[in-house]
Amino acid sequence: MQHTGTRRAENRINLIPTTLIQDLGYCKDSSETILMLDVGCNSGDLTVALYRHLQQRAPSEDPIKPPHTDLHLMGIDLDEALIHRAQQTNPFPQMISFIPLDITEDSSLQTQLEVYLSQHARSHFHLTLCLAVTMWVHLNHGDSALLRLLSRLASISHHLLLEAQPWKCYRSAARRLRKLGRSDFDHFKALAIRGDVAEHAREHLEKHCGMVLIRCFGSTTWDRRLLLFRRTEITEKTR
Ligand SMILES: C[S@@+](CC[C@H](N)C(=O)[O-])C[C@H]1O[C@@H](n2cnc3c(N)ncnc32)[C@H](O)[C@@H]1O
Repeated sequence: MQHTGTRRAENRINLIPTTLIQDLGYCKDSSETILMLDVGCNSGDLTVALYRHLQQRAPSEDPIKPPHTDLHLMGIDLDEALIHRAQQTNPFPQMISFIPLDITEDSSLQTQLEVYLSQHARSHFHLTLCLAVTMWVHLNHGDSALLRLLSRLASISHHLLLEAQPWKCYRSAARRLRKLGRSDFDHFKALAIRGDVAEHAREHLEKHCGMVLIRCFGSTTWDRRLLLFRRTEITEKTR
């Protein structure tokens, strides 16, 4: 039987075109280094599946050349056990790195990301993924942390693929904890950002972070949308 996690991964990946990297205007030359970041990569299943997905060749492409020989991906998660598992099962250790990092952290996060980017002589990731992570940061750290997270993602990326959990997931998460006899998330009741969280995120990214929504990959059977944002200005300085 197929693992639920695998089905969930496939469900979302199938919404993303295999030609995404080229569609964004990268990889005109197949040897161009492309850098991706997956925030909240968990045990890496989705990360690896997506890496494979983006390496698939479009039927019209030259069958001899691999689409992106130099696609590098860094997966981060605050859970060290999950990262350990991801490292152990990583089928492409030369191309995918899994590192334990908290995206809400300041100094160590900054340092690790800078080191990774500078190893590839870049100042930004071409594409950052933040899939099903916003709710955890929002519930654990509050409204300002959610906005800080979005600003941070925007500041390190040229493109951002965002899947924000809908409000009903917040209620289920809080209910699950209550059933376990644990107190509610510290911030749940006090959150001012509620309802259509994806729309709040879009507004923040467009008004305050120099990003613009360019595509929406529809909603999955879990009623979530994958929103693709692009930095409005890509200058020599931000390359
Ligand atoms: C629901 S899972 C999503 C996993 C994967 N991105 C996906 O969409 O299938 C959320 C992940 O975010 C991670 N996470 C939560 N808060 C985080 C933070 N502050 N920094 C890094 N990862 C975080 C959790 O450990 C968990 O692995």
